[in-house]
Amino acid sequence: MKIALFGYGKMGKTIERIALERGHTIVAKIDVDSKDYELSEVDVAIDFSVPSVAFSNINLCFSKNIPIVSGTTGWLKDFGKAVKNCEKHNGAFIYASNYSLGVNLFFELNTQLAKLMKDFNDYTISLEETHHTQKLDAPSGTAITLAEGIIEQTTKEKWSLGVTEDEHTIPIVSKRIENVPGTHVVSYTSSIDEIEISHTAKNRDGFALGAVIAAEWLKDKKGVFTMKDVLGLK
Ligand SMILES: NC(=O)C1=CN([C@@H]2O[C@H](COP(=O)(O)OP(=O)(O)OC[C@H]3O[C@@H](n4cnc5c(N)ncnc54)[C@H](OP(=O)(O)O)[C@@H]3O)[C@@H](O)[C@H]2O)C=CC1
Ligand SMILES: O=C(O)C1=N[C@H](C(=O)O)C[C@H](O)C1
Repeated sequence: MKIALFGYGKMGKTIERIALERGHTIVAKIDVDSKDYELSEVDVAIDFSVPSVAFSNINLCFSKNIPIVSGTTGWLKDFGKAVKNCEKHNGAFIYASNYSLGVNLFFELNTQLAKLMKDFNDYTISLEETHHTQKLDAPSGTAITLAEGIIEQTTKEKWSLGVTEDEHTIPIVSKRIENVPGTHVVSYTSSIDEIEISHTAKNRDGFALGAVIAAEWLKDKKGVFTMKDVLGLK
């Protein structure tokens, strides 16, 4: 496949390496300074850029009929508009807060645990995410997806960044520590004990491999999809 990369930072470079290993070609690397880039040859685009430009990159792909794999987090206030624009242009679009296989299995585990715990009211639910110090958004997109998974299964109604006294709100604590690729912990705590599940990324290869697999899957499709579709978890 001929791939265009929007964002050529830590993730863009990791995706390039894995895409080349899988026999693909990178035909455009679009970064903050890129001007007049050519997209006519592109089979699929992958966006791991910054929250402020993700939505416009996605719309550009719709207007040029290029399937787009979106990995940037922190832009989701515009997600509904992106879905409508995809439908209007009969485009192909996938967004995931986390493309790694391990985290997508962890999402399923999180849902199952929330279902199991929903009537055990002595337990308090909380989330913690730890990432490298260059991360622009907080909480992480993955932590938001985990919170949404719990909200779907329980009487929790929303999440908040930081601790909260509101029993209907899931607190998400964000920590920033040098060089951490991404760690997520879901805790159920009572006065007697604690149940925890966690996912720890050892490097960025899982995110990048998942994004390339999603691009291979999306290339000849039309519609709006998730990693559940790609991994057959529906
Ligand atoms: N869904 C997932 O599985 C994952 C998602 N992410 C998300 O991906 C995003 C990128 O992460 P990461 O690679 O670590 O971040 P980096 O900061 O390393 O890379 C972002 C890149 O985007 C570039 N950029 C800035 N403005 C533009 C623009 N206008 N057009 C195109 N590119 C631009 C930056 O350039 P410059 O540095 O010159 O400003 C930089 O090279 C984040 O939102 C992160 O949360 C990360 C890992 C996994
Ligand atoms: O910025 C990162 O690095 C990561 N961002 C994603 C998120 O916000 O959840 C995914 C991963 O944890 C790494």
